[in-house]
Amino acid sequence: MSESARARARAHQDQLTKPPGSLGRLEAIAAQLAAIQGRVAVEVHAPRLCLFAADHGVTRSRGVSPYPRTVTGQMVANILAGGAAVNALSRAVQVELELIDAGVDADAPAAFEGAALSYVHAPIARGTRDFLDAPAMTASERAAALELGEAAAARAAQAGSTLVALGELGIGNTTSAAAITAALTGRPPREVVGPGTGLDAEGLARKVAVVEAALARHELARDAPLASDDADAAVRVLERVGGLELAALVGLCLGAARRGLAVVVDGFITAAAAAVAATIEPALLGYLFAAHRSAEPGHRALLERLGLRPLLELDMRLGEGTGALVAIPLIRAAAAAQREMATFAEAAVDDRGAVHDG
Ligand SMILES: O=C(O)c1ccc[n+]([C@@H]2O[C@H](COP(=O)([O-])O)[C@@H](O)[C@H]2O)c1
Ligand SMILES: Cc1cc2nc[nH]c2cc1C
Repeated sequence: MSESARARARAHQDQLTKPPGSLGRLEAIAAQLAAIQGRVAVEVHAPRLCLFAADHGVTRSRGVSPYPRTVTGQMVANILAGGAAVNALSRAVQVELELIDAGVDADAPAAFEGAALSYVHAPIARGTRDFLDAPAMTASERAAALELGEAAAARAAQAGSTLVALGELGIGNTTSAAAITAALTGRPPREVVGPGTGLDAEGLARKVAVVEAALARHELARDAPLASDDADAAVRVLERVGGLELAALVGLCLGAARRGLAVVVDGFITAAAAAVAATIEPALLGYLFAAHRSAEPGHRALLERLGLRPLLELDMRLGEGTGALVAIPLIRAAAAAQREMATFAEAAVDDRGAVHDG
């Protein structure tokens, strides 16, 4: 992070042909990009959505999702065919899409054609173990998943991307994200468990009980937040109650920030991954943008822990990176204004108003 580039961006913004501060939060976005990129002339080049998919052991018998786990693999096939929301939105906002199978419980899909995306088939396991019985993943599975995310960051940087967006797909992963949220924030499960894809009241009560039992089983129940830099504890939470797509997203966040790429967080599940990553490496915080606030209640607690204000509030709760996609045009617009606008001096516009205001 370059605090001097951030300060130069702020000073430059006040020279541009507009009343000071009149681009509102777009100015803060552009200043943050300046700090990330180390220059005032910021750009959003070749933005890429990295969408990790995986299955969850807790879906085998616990009744935590209204959908069967087979939907994860079926949706992977739908994305490969170009028919999911993420395909339509990535086309609409012109963002590259990379789909990575981090652990879906399905056979490798047949060769695909037509959809404009890249696909990486690298399942670490056929989903996690049921975290009511055992840790969701072994230490070596966790390490492999982090590495998968790291490799996605390396590919994005290699392709010239200056921004990556986080996406996920995995039936049952709101249960995992809720357990992570409770373990990191110290909030009781009943406050951070939500309906996910659409559980009814009875299902919701069952899901709260599952998260409570998982936290007790792994000795993760707490009534105070985890220290903001307790990396070992965050890794333990990830291993015990996380998911392979969540662990890969942690690796992506860390790898992207290390390479100086901006990171756009999508909904509840990606925010849980970002919160784990930021506890492992607090310097990540300066690289994060929160695209939106999902309807899932635990998302609010995570954004508070991360100190992030969402750009949008659209009552979305789909996942796949769809909320991140709709926010990318705002970030692009913020960069364009800072990079392309004329100054008062260049345009010979009288800036006395700015002098009085300043
Ligand atoms: O992004 C969100 O905030 C969000 C909220 C609710 C559900 N989802 C998506 O729905 C799936 C998980 O929901 P569930 O009910 O099976 O736990 C998973 O594929 C997520 O992408 C995503
Ligand atoms: C249909 C469907 C699409 C999804 N996309 C992300 N999570 C999802 C869950 C379901 C059930």
